Amino acid sequence: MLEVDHISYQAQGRTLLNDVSVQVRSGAFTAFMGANGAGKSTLLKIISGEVKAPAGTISWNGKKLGEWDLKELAKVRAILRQQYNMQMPFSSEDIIAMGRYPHFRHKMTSRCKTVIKEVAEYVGVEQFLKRNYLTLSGGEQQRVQLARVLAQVWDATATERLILLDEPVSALDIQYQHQVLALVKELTASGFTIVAVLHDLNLAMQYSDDILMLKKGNKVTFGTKEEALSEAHIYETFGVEAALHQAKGYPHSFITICPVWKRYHGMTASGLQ
Ligand SMILES: Nc1ncnc2c1ncn2[C@@H]1O[C@H](COP(=O)(O)OP(=O)(O)OP(=O)(O)O)[C@@H](O)[C@H]1O
Repeated sequence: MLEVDHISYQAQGRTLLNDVSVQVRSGAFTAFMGANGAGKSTLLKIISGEVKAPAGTISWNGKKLGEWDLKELAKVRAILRQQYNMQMPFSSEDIIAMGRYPHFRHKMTSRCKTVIKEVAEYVGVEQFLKRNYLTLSGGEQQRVQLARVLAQVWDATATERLILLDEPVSALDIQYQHQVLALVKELTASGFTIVAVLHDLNLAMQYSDDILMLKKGNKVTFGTKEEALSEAHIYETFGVEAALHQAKGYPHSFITICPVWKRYHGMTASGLQ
């Protein structure tokens, strides 16, 4: 289990996170949601250890972050950041190989080479392995980075693996948004614990298990996606009126946002149902 225990964080006199606690279930896909600037990336950076919170603790599988040997932690926990500013003309294979750095000393092992191939095939980027990473489209680069993340934790036992994804589908077209999230969801079936920052309410409803909603650094709610994505929580978190719709044959509901112009014409969100 990933435990976020009473995390608070300030920067430049502003409170970015205020006493946030959640217990992320192992083997679940948990989405962090909230408006721009709500504190989602900051919380993810604190969970990854990139940023140190002055108050509160983060524990993974019963051990506080500070107690982990960093090399061991790197073999079980990997992070996909929001942006990568690459300048060097590395091949995609080189980028994925970076995920294997915690696993070898001087020379890549044959196991590393096998893993690179496996994850590239798994994410569907094997055709880019020899390509200069800088020549890939934004979406292709994002998928190569996802393969790098998987390469890092590929050898860990199922229940040890924690993957943190900051907006993993932000640069992807609609087909790849679904492909990548379906793949991420599939990973949970083999024991991976996934925490991902997502913006799209319907993608979160379709693929995540649990959702943390943040507003201005405060927890609005944390629970199953059905509990979290209520019309009241969506209004409280984003300030927009939403309506939930059930579609025949689908296991989850769909969310539509009531556009402002409809309200001018006397139509409310529930009026759309
Ligand atoms: N080092 C810092 N100093 C001052 N303010 C910061 C710092 N880091 C982040 N912030 C501010 O903290 C707030 C939360 O940032 P964060 O990146 O966590 O938001 P977010 O919820 O991930 O937003 P987005 O959806 O736009 O990516 C933002 O207003 C940001 O400008």
